[in-house]
Amino acid sequence: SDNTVPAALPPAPDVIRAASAELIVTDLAAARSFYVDVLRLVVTEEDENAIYLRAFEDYLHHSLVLRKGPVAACAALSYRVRSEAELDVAETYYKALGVDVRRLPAGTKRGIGEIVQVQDPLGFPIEFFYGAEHVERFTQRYDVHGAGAIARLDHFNVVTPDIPAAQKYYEGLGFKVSEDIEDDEQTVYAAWMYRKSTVHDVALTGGDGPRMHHIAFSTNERHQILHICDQLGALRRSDAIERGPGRHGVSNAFYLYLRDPDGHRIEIYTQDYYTGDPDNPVIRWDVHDNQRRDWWGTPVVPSWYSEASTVLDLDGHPAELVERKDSSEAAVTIGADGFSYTRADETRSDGSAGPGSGRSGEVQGVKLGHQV
Ligand SMILES: O=C1C=CC(S(=O)(=O)O)=CC1(O)O
Ligand SMILES: [Ca+2]
Ligand SMILES: [Fe+2]
Repeated sequence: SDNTVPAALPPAPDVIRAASAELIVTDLAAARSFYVDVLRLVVTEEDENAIYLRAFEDYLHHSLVLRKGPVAACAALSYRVRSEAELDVAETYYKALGVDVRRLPAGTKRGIGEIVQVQDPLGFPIEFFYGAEHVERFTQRYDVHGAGAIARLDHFNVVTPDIPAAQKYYEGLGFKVSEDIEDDEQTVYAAWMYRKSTVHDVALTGGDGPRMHHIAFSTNERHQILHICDQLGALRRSDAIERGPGRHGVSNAFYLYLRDPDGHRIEIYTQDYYTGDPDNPVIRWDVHDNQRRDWWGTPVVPSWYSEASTVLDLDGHPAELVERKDSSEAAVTIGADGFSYTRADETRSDGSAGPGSGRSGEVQGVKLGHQV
């Protein structure tokens, strides 16, 4: 089929928010121990092949499905649309884009109504749904929350080679950019885009893709994130902590990145900011600013840049990877941020004079990391 974007596309579906994800796990019991015993997500339903989980403020059937399978992968990223009628709009839109589009009857996925499933132009398995079974919302069930209570699913982060092209595709879906990371040669390394009024429903991370970088759940307060760290220490599972806790530059959220037993990355995230007004200002970060990914200048561990989950096509086969052609962020910042600059007006991490540094040669304002 002809994959060039036709001149006049039909209307795009009205996406409300990132709503749920489906992860293939190779050991369902080990995954259950991580997501239920440690993270205390609520089991809505489960059988020998799959577990349907939700966070405390979710009232739809689930926001995460763990499905047993031979190879760890991401099988679906699901967006909720504003009404059932938007499913026809989604089907027409994606057929016009010339990609694989399928319609799954209600109940194909437990607790969810009819689904339009696509392998989008970036190669990701995306689902659109509206209908879903309502279940008890545990917002004030403080008797079961525990100290690390996770409130809701917040966003997806996906790895894709061409950020401007991915941004254009998501703008076509009505998403807007809140922040991005670029350099003075106009290379774009990452972008954050939203439909709901927070920093993002989807983050685009430059790299070989399609791969799923992480699924993020949010807590309402920072102390819940700190409890999860302390709890993992007490369980002698500190190896599940990949990056953080810390304060993001982009999004200003307090964060923690965990790796589940299959290596899927889960972010726990809290307190980003409101983006709902039409003139919400876009924040653009310089790739050499080592406060962009961690506001305190803490280096980013190399695995955070290099590792991500395989995604499946609609037949369950690993999607073919496309190599990133633009420069890689980890490379241009000399390892993983330990040697970038902390003040824009001083010398760059590669020794070149930063804007207005007035100094050449000596590298000023660099927080010496030891990640290379
Ligand atoms: O959700 C996010 C918000 C900010 C960041 S960054 O590390 O601050 O760029 C990463 C992230 O995409 O996971
Ligand atoms: Ca660096
Ligand atoms: Fe994130």
